[in-house]
Amino acid sequence: RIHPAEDFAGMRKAGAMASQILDEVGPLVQPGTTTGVLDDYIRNRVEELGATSATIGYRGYQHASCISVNHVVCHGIPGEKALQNGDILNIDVTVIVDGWFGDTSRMYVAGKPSVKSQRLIQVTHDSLMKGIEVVRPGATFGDVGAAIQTYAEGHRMSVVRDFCGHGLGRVFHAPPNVLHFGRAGKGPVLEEGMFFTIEPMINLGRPETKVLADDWTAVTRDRSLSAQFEHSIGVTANGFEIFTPSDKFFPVFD
Ligand SMILES: CCc1ccsc1-c1ccc(O)c(O)c1
Ligand SMILES: [Mn+2]
Ligand SMILES: [Mn+2]
Ligand SMILES: [Mn+2]
Repeated sequence: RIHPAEDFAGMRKAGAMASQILDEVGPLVQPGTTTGVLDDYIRNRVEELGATSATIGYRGYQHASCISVNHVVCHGIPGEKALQNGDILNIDVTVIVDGWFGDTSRMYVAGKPSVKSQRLIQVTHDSLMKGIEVVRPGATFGDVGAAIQTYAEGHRMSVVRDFCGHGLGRVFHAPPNVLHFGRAGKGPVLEEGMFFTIEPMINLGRPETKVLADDWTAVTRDRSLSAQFEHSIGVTANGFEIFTPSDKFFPVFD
């Protein structure tokens, strides 16, 4: 879909709320806390803020967030498992505000990260930003994918191919599929008024994934660590707007 200028305001509000919730849950991420407790907090905040969770009831999913720990690539189900010191985790939240969808995720660390996990998180964050920086009318989705892939593989990490970003707006998922790898100049052309997510998953080891028996949880086949960051983006006349901004988006390691 190509959106008129006035649609940006609705995306801005939904995106800001999703980001705010991820800002607020940060202090709760501690060794000993369970991912279910984090999800309960997020569910309550969505309600308090007068928004709707996009994930509760979506394709039978029953939680307000996906929480993907260590070698879980994405779609981790919140539960009774307590976080351990050094665990890295992605928390992914999508909210609906006045019909508009805000979809964002970022990495957190319980306690102290290892040097390797710190590097993985930094490279994953920076690969998302490299992809966003090429967004402008006339660029292609292959440019976006190539920017992410070149950066991540240049740091000897791998790009997950089995899951991609997506169009969004007044729906959760719409075309195009936004690939996190590709060839510059290839793929659909970006146009002003397009809204989509970019949500690269980067592995320390091989790119291959598999889904567990719960039919949701995706893990690395080689059990290597995996990280992900996601923003909702709009294409503007001369570039992009990040609808899910935050000054706390990247975990600061003291
Ligand atoms: C629980 C949400 C869900 C269910 C099937 S795919 C999916 C999902 C999770 C995170 C996302 O960013 C997304 O776009 C979709
Ligand atoms: Mn998401
Ligand atoms: Mn998404
Ligand atoms: Mn992970």
